[in-house]
Amino acid sequence: VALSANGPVTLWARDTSWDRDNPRLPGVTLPDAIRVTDDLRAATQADTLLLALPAQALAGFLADHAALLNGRHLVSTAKGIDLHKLTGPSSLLTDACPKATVAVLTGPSFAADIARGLPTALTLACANRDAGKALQHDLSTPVLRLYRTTDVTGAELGGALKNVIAIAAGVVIGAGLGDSARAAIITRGFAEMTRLSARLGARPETLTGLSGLGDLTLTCTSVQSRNFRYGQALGSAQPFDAGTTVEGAATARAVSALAARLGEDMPIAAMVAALAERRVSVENAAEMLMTRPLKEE
Ligand SMILES: NC(=O)C1=CN([C@@H]2O[C@H](COP(=O)(O)OP(=O)(O)OC[C@H]3O[C@@H](n4cnc5c(N)ncnc54)[C@H](OP(=O)(O)O)[C@@H]3O)[C@@H](O)[C@H]2O)C=CC1
Ligand SMILES: O=C(CO)COP(=O)(O)O
Repeated sequence: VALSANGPVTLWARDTSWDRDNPRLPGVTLPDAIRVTDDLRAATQADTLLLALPAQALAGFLADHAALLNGRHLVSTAKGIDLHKLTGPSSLLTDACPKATVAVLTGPSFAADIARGLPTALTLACANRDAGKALQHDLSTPVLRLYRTTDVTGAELGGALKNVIAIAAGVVIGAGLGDSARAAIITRGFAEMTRLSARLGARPETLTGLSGLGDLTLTCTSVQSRNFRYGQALGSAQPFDAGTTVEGAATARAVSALAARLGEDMPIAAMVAALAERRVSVENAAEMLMTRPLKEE
């Protein structure tokens, strides 16, 4: 919707029976500049393709369709770590489409806000500096402001990891543990995010930018966030719609596996994985985090 301000856009989906009112974006009728199609071959004629799939669906989609995407500029919006390969979307894309230019679009941005034309700032990460500059130019609009980085690892890890911490923040609020505890979870969660990201080669300034701290702040403080709301439901023992995409649940498991492999301590991520799998109660999780050995900050 935002990019159609710059010119014609083709939107592909496997099911287009909703015509111009996609139930996944309620209240928004797609502008005429958007052509909706279920023909992937036609949609992949464009040079630049944005892949807006959930992280756990991306590998399967690529296994089926990589040939149509190879050689293009591929921009992933997915915020998660693949459970089986334990990598972010950029590696999945590079492995499946070695001739493509791969980029990641991430940062604090609720789809509903962007579609309403509200001002939003994002991070466009591309290892190829010139291609990144061209994409930054093509994908920015007067209300969608893209900052550029070559640190793809840092940008995609920030987006993936903040979802895990947002679930933890939601649990805290849902369980009535208070705003002070939420601030502690956000801060100690950010410490986990920066530790793991640095270990995987990310630059510290990427984590303190829009794609890290920026998105962490948004997602841990807004009930618009599905990850936060899922955490709230866990914390208050309420049901949660299984059809809603909650990237942080699978990513918490992926992060725990990755951290174990690297020998990194990620207690909040491990606790979110345990809570999502119902291996621990909220009361026990809080107690276990609070009674860990005392340490330096
Ligand atoms: N929503 C938001 O505010 C933001 C989301 N993101 C990230 O973008 C990614 C996508 O999120 P979002 O759009 O909200 O997720 P949704 O679950 O709302 O929508 C996902 C879309 O992907 C389609 N899809 C899922 N699996 C497949 C598949 N195997 N093949 C083809 N299409 C598939 C779905 O199709 P169908 O409808 O047919 O099921 C749907 O159109 C996530 O990683 C999310 O974290 C990033 C920034 C903001
Ligand atoms: O990534 C997002 C905002 O930047 C969307 O967050 P949720 O997936 O938690 O709704």
